[in-house]
Amino acid sequence: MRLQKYNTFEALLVSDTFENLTFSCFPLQHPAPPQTSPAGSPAGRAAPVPSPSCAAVAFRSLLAADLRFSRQLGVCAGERSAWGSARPLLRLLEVSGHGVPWLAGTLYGLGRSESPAGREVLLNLLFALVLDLVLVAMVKGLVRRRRPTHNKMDMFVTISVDKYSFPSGHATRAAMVCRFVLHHLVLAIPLRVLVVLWAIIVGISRVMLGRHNVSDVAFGFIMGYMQYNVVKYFWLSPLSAPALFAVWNQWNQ
Ligand SMILES: CC(C)=CCC/C(C)=C/CC/C(C)=C/CC/C(C)=C/COP(=O)(O)O
Repeated sequence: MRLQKYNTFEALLVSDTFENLTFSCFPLQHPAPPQTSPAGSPAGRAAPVPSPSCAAVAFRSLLAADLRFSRQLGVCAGERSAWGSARPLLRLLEVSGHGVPWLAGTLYGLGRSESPAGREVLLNLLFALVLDLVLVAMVKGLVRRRRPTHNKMDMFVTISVDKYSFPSGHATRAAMVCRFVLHHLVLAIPLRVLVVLWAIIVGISRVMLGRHNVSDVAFGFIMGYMQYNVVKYFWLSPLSAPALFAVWNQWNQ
């Protein structure tokens, strides 16, 4: 077995060929060859061969399609790629969805804000951004899916788990921030559309840059969308967290 060498996703892909999987999935159409007894097993009894379920076959096929499709979409993965000249623009988008500018901007805003309402929103945005970093790091560390092989690891400020790609941290942040901004900022409709477009383009650019597979970004969008529900549930306010706001007010006097 070669499985130890691979991470969770790759192990699922290399553990069998597609033909063998189809074979095991539909035994009536393709009768299985007789199994030989391995050394040490009772004579005459076939060794149990685990056959993957149809769900596992479907999952592996989807993952294989995901890898293939993502590679095709990675048109800005390098300067010499098909759309390599657009790479600097996409890297700018990468910075626009990165954790550091969002954290720095929120902290700066908190320091400058003079209205209690503004401070409350920014404090919750800070909570949301930190929560996002923690949750994404946990899932990345748990799943440990490697970034696509065509990715050039030249990303702006990363932490250790960022060698993994599932889910896309940019996609979670973009989706969560998008919902947050749409709920808490009064914006004209064109600006609201722009915020949604930004989130979508940040997600697509991750695949085009070769940083992610499509499934990393799709899951990232779903996860980021749901993270906003967590932020909403634990919304920090003078009523829900009086001690925090008392300390905050004292510190700012
Ligand atoms: C800016 C301030 C005040 C503090 C910074 C604290 C700090 C170092 C936070 C970590 C931010 C960071 C490195 C986030 C990671 C962003 C990143 C590279 C995500 C990966 O995204 P992905 O889409 O490629 O998964």
